[in-house]
Amino acid sequence: MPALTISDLTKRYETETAVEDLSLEIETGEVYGFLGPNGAGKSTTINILMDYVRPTTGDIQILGYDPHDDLVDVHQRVGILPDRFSVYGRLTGRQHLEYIIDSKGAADTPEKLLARVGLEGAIDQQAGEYSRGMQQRLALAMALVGSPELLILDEPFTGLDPHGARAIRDLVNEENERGVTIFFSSHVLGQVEMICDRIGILHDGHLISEGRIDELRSDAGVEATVSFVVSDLSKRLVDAVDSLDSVTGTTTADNRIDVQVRDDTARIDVLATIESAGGTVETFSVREPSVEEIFTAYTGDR
Ligand SMILES: Nc1ncnc2c1ncn2[C@@H]1O[C@H](COP(=O)(O)OP(=O)(O)OP(=O)(O)O)[C@@H](O)[C@H]1O
Repeated sequence: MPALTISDLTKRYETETAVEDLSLEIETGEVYGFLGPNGAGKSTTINILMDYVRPTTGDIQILGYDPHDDLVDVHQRVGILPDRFSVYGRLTGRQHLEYIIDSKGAADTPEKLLARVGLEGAIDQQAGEYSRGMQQRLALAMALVGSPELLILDEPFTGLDPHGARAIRDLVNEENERGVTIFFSSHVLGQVEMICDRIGILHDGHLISEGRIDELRSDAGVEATVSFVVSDLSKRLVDAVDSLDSVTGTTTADNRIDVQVRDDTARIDVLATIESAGGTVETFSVREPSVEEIFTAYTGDR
């Protein structure tokens, strides 16, 4: 059974269609990154999943439950980090957790949960005094109450410094290792690549692309660059590399040639061509296109 199924989901506001005809399926144990620029419809989708907002049309199944009809079951089994989470300023971190532990009837302790997000030292401090990043960690600890089977995290990296982002990535990995499915939205693309099995790209309410990062790289037509340091780099050699079908461009600097290649096999062709044109490859390195480049390729001209 998939952990999450969204079928033909549309949400219209009076003048705005936030999400249109969205369908996606997430398998149990997957880490799925739901990417899109601001206003793409990510939060609307997540709010519908948690029944905070009603869809105009469409169906949702979360762990086999309908979030509207079986709200208690869904909230019991799912941990949610909402968008623009705000704390109760006068309550301490401990009190925030006690509240959720009580309402879920969970056996967790605030100490353990706050230690997992690195907030054990601030457990009895009022959350109003927490920094934005600390509040985000508190929210994540709240999402972990009751050992949920599915974590839904809306923009978990917002407001975090690199250390905080790292802590969230580690937590996602730990939870995933114990079999938890993770669905998270983000426009902080650098973080996504490190933790996702699959990504979906949402743009103007439409899912415009979906797949593993390596699949999206090749579909987007953004190429890897292979840099070769070559002794005896000649014009003849560069021309020979340039004329290969699998090569889309070259640039040179000193004794280095940077080659944009269409696919993995092209690297072998380039290597053979350099050697047969009289060059000796001293070193080479590969730079894969980043998630940013893929994302821009999909959303840039739309
Ligand atoms: N309550 C509402 N009433 C009217 N329009 C809304 C409402 N909520 C969202 N929208 C509109 O729906 C669209 C999608 O918004 P949504 O917040 O879901 O996007 P998002 O991808 O989460 O963006 P962000 O990262 O900025 O939160 C936007 O154009 C937004 O203005």
